[in-house]
Formats: sequence, structure tokens, C-alpha cells
Amino acid sequence: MVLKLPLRRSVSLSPEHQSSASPAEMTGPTALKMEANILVLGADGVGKSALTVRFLTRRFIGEYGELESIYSHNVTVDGKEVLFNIWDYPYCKDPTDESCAEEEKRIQWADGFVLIYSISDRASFNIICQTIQLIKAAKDCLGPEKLPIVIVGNKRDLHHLRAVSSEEGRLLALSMDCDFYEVSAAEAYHGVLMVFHGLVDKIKESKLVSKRGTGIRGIVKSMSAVFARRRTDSL
Ligand SMILES: Nc1nc2c(ncn2[C@@H]2O[C@H](COP(=O)(O)OP(=O)(O)OP(=O)(O)O)[C@@H](O)[C@H]2O)c(=O)[nH]1
Repeated sequence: MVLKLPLRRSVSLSPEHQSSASPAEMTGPTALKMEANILVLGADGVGKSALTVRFLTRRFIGEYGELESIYSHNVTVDGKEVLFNIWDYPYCKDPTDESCAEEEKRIQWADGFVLIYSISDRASFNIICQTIQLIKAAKDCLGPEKLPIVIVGNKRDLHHLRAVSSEEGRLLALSMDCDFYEVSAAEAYHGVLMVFHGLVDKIKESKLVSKRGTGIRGIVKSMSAVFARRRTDSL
């Protein structure tokens, strides 16, 4: 069965869209809505569509066919409405492939990242680390700054086929300074909900930190201007 989602939408990667789609708590009387662009990445078949559809519709339908991979939907998080733009995208195996050339733009577009592997597929786990490096490089964030990234081990229900232990997932997340969840999109909604709500919190935090950073830079700049003026006045 192929689910027809009423919430599909095409999102352009043009610069105008990038700026309007960044997470903004718009001020003023008109709106107080936050918008979050989320890129869901992972190897083929790990459950990117299943996880996304589970979050947005609470349903698991088994097969996802050729669904378009961008969804926009309003969800209430902690009593506030958030517009989620969620894009699920397969791991780029061949960097010469045309769609891979857009990878950097997709990363720039995103405010937060959900990196999925399947606990029954070690190869899908092995690519998580390099995907994080790719994101950090594209976001020009190779230092200690924390990017809103969550690592998700999906298909937890397949414990008899487990190829990656929970401990390995947790350790990877710890070493990469990311959050970690193990879920089953097939079996439960709550874990999936936690993933996206947790990510929204991270996105909010990172926005606050960058705002604060700008604030401090602004204060330093204006203080230097004052002192420079005093020095010239006293000459
Ligand atoms: N047992 C189990 N199967 C799952 C789970 N999540 C997804 N699947 C199955 O895994 C298969 C792939 O799921 P998709 O959501 O299409 O995976 P995807 O990562 O979007 O796949 P691509 O679009 O091919 O990259 C489907 O048969 C799903 O039913 C899960 O939590 N447990």
C-alpha cells in the first residue's frame, strides 16, 4: 500500500527560501511560530520514511513506495506550534552522482539532522560517522560548537537480528556530541516523538547560543568604539 500524504510539499533550495525557512520565532503581533527544517539521512531501507511518517501521522504502514520525500506539517511542541519541514534523503553512495552534488545545499538548508541506522544492519551504522563529518564540514563547524544532530538506531523490534549494540550507538553519539535514541518506528510512536521533540529543543538551543554570540560580539564592538572615541577625544 502506498500512503497518500496530504502534507507533501516541494521545497526549493534557492537562497531566498533558505533564509525564510530558517527556524525563526517570529516576533510581532502576527506570528509566534517556529519553523524547523529537518534533514533525515541514512542508508537505504533503514526506515527514514517510516520514522517520518510515524511522527507526522502516528501511523506505520509498512511500505512507503515512491513517496516524495519532503513533508511540511504543523505540530504542537510544548504548547507551541512548530512548522516542521522534513526531508528524508538516502545516503549518497556515489559522490559523482548528480543528486549528491546537491548534498551540501541540502545540509545548508537544514537546521537540524536525524541520522538513522538500522540496528540489524552494521553497514548502515558504519556510515553515520562520516555523515556527521560531512555535515560539520558543510556547516563550517569543525570546532567544538554543537550542531543539532540526533543519531537514531531504528528497528529495535528486530532484536533477534541485532548487529549493532545499544552501547555502540550510545558511545558513537557521545564521541560525536550528539543525542542518541533507539526506537522502533514499526512498534511505537512515543520514541519517535521524543526524537523530533528532542531535536527541536536542540535547534532552539543552538539558535539561542548563536544569538548570544552575536550579542557578545556586538557588545565588544560597541565598547571598543566608545574607548576608541575617548582615546581620540583625549588627544
Ligand atoms: N521491523 C521493522 N521494520 C521497519 C521499521 N521501520 C521501517 N521498517 C521497514 O523497513 C523497510 C524500509 O523502510 P523505509 O521507511 O522505506 O526506509 P527508507 O530508509 O526510507 O528507505 P529508502 O527510501 O529506500 O532509502 C520497510 O519495509 C519498512 O516497513 C522498524 O522499526 N521495524
